[in-house]
Amino acid sequence: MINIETCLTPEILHLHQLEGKIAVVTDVLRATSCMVAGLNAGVKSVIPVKKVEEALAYAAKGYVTAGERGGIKVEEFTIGNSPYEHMEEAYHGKSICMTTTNGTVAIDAAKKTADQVVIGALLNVTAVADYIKQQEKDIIIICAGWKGNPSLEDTLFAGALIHQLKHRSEITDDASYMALSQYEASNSNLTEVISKNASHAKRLSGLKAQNDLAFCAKEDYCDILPILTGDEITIKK
Ligand SMILES: O=C(O)[C@H](CS(=O)(=O)O)OP(=O)(O)O
Repeated sequence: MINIETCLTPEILHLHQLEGKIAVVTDVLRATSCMVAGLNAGVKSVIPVKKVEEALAYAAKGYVTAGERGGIKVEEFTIGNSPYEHMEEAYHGKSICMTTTNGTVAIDAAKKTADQVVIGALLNVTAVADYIKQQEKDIIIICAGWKGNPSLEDTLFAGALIHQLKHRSEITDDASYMALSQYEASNSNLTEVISKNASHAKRLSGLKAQNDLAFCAKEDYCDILPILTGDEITIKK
């Protein structure tokens, strides 16, 4: 039996023990969806960093840089935080150094102690579930949330993953049960549920990025498993 727990925001990650576990980090809107979409399209690797200055140091070495602050592309960066940008042909075969408000912060927190860090999004949820089934290791789903708050879309990802694992796992905390209930109540109408209820939908609407939401809410757009090795996220072969 796999033990599953869910951390709804990195702010309370210190309450969880990550040693020996697979951490599945998700930021459906939009960081991990960008990573999954870009890698699936042909990006070679993604290097997540916490600070803009770190990304600029990579830029000075010739790397493509991506990400945002306040939802808007950092001026000096090559691209922002839309999955459509990350899929562009110009970046196929390239490594992208990325920093975002929530997603890359969550990855940074996870990598310090987790056994493995896997990148999850609704876009690749079944690939993540299949990998966890093979590994037979306890998992913690870490939701990036928004500026310390839980977010509906990341909680739905946690629920979607737990839904696929529930017959071979033990749910060990209330957050996992809440995520599963929320997902099962959504009846697979994720685009509608997120668009109507998530605070991030309003923010994306303000940024004229509603297309990003519709894309990121697609379950199983692809079947890749991005995994962090050292400082780099690549597709597990
Ligand atoms: O670009 C996004 O969707 C957000 C930006 S903000 O926190 O809403 O300003 O970043 P992410 O780290 O991908 O959640």
